[in-house]
Amino acid sequence: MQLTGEPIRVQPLSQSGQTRVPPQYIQPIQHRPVPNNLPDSESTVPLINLFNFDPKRRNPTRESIAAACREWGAFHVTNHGVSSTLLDAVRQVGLTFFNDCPMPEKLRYACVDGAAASEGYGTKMLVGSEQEENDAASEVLDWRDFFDHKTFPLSRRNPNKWPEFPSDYREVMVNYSDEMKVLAQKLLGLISESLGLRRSYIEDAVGEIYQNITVSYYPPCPQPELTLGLQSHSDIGAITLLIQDDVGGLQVLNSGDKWVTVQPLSDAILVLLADQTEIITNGKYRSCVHRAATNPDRARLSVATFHDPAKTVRISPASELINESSPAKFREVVYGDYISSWYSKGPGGKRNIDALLLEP
Ligand SMILES: O=C(O)CCC(=O)C(=O)O
Ligand SMILES: [Fe+2]
Repeated sequence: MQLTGEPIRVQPLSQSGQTRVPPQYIQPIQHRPVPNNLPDSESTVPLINLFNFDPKRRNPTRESIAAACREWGAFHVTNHGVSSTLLDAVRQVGLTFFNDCPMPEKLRYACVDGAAASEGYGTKMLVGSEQEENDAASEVLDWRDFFDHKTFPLSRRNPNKWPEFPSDYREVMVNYSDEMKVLAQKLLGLISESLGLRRSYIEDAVGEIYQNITVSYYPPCPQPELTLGLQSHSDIGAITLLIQDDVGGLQVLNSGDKWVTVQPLSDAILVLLADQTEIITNGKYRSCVHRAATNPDRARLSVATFHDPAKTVRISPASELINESSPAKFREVVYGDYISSWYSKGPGGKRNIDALLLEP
């Protein structure tokens, strides 16, 4: 739902030079970001060097992955096999589209108003009556514009729906999508093995991978202390691979109560476990709750690549991880129902997955 008949995007709002944000963007006090310092070495997501993942050194890598998944639900990977040239190219085409493409051209790709997960150029539009009225945070708008791409299975991929400006946008996005899928499969294999499951376990449970890529653009915000670029949430699918520029603003929730800024690392890729992985691992690994803060000086760009099941797939805890001392924590869910609940209730922290707990 939009606020008026005209398409609203945050970027022109930011460029209008207003010193105060419109009230729809002001977060309730308990959700406002406290000014945060750069992470110290003890409180930042772990970094895992996949170069070490040769057959002889597999165990230490698996152990670091297990610890990162248990403690953070998130970790950076380096030596992941994706060239820094491609990572830079994706950031560059994204930034060029948002910074330099004229608005009428951008609006040729506008998302369908109010449609769930529609592809294209948009901003947060689901407000008010479409979400639960008691969740004040969900009704507040994010200080973010985005471009969403449907990229896998190939039957969903239609680059003609993506920007033609800059001219290499579509080609770069196709290459990036292909490489992210390969990396996601490799990581799901490592994550499965780190729990003693066969390498293909999580991928088999997820089935054919549905991949979406969202380029998020957070314009400078005159009142960063009152706003969020993206409200607190965990991603709903299986695994998200995220890159960001050097501006910084992504924060992950650690130990349930501490927001920690994720240091921007230009060559590393951030791995975020999402809700279906938490269900499959019977809660041994948690999905990562995260949000994006804004800043007054520089626009920020991130590219998130989501890997999800098909809507018809039933997701449940792995029977190998269930026994008397570790009973099933979640009931089975059809992924499409999980998505519907997300869109009707809003992200609301971890509320959607909590609804599946067998003993809340
Ligand atoms: O901009 C970011 O760093 C976070 C993006 C994100 O969490 C998402 O698109 O789900
Ligand atoms: Fe996210």
